[in-house]
Amino acid sequence: MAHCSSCSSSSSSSSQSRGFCPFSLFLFIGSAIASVRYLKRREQSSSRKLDDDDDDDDDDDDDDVEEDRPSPFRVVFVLGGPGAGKGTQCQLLSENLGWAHLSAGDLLRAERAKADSKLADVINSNISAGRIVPSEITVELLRNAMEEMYSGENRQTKFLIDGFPRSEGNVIAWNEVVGNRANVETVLFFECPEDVLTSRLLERSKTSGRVDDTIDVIRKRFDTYKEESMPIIEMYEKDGRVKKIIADRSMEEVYKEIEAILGE
Ligand SMILES: Nc1ncnc2c1ncn2[C@@H]1O[C@H](COP(=O)(O)OP(=O)(O)O)[C@@H](O)[C@H]1O
Ligand SMILES: O=c1ccn([C@@H]2O[C@H](COP(=O)(O)OP(=O)(O)O)[C@@H](O)[C@H]2O)c(=O)[nH]1
Repeated sequence: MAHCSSCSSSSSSSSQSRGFCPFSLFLFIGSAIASVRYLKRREQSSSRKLDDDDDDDDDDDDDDVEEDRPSPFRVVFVLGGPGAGKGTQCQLLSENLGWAHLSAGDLLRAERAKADSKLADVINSNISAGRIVPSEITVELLRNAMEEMYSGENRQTKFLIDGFPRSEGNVIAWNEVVGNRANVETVLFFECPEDVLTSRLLERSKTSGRVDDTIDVIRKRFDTYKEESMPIIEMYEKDGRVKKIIADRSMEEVYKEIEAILGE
C-alpha cells in the first residue's frame, strides 16, 4: 500500500513500523472505487457498441438523427397554395432568425437533377403533372437533409419545412421515418386567393425555369392542393397548431407577422 507524505513526514518511523496509515487506507479505498467504476463504464460502453452493431445489421435507420442529441428537432411546417410566398418567407426567416430552410420541392428538384439518380424519372413525371411525389422519397430526402445539417458545424436543430406535408401519405411517412425525433411545434398556413396565386406563378415562370409553372400544370397543382393538401391543413387546425397567415399582402407585412410568431 502507498504511504502518504504527510504521515511519513510527521511520524514516518512510527507509521512504517506499525505498517498502517489511516490516510493511505482512505486513498487506497478511493482509488479502488474509482477503478471499479471505470471498469464498469468500459463494460457498459462496449456492450452498447455491440448493441449498435446489431442494430446496424437489422436496420440501418437507427444510426442517425437522434444520436447523442438531447432533445427532438424543432420543426415548423410551412403550408399553403403554390405561389403563396412560402419559399420567399422561409428564405428571409432563415437569414434572420437562424432556422434552417428545407424546401421539399427544392430537395426533389435537386435529386432529379443528379446524373445518377434512380429517382429522377418518378420525381419528374409527378412534378410535371402537378401530382405529389411518392411520400417515402420526399421524407427520405428531408430526413437526410436534417441529419446533414445537424452533423454540420452549426449543429442545426430548428427547421422550417416548406411545402410539406401535402397529403395523408406524407404525414404517415413522416410519422414513420422521423416521428418523435422531431417536434412539429407550429404549422404556418399561407392563405391566398387563387387568382393572386396564378398571377404570381405566371410572373415567376418568366425566370424560374420550372416545368410546372405553366398554366396547365398550375391548374393541376391547384386541384392537387385542394384535394390532398387542404385536408392536412384542416387536420392540423383541429389540433391547434395552425397559425394562419394572410399571404395576400406585401412581403414585409407577411414577414413581420411570421417573425412575431416564431419569436414567441
Ligand atoms: N407577398 C408577396 N407579394 C407579391 N409577390 C410575392 C409575395 N411573396 C412572394 N411573391 C412572389 O411570388 C412568387 C411565388 O413566391 P414563392 O415564395 O416562390 O411561393 P411558394 O414557395 O409558396 O410557391 C415569387 O415570384 C415571389 O417573388
Ligand atoms: O412535399 C412535396 C413537395 C413538393 N412536391 C412536388 O413538387 C412540386 C413543387 O412544389 P414546391 O413546394 O416547390 O412548389 P409550390 O407548389 O409550393 O409552388 C409540387 O407540385 C409536387 O409535384 C411533392 O411532391 N411533395
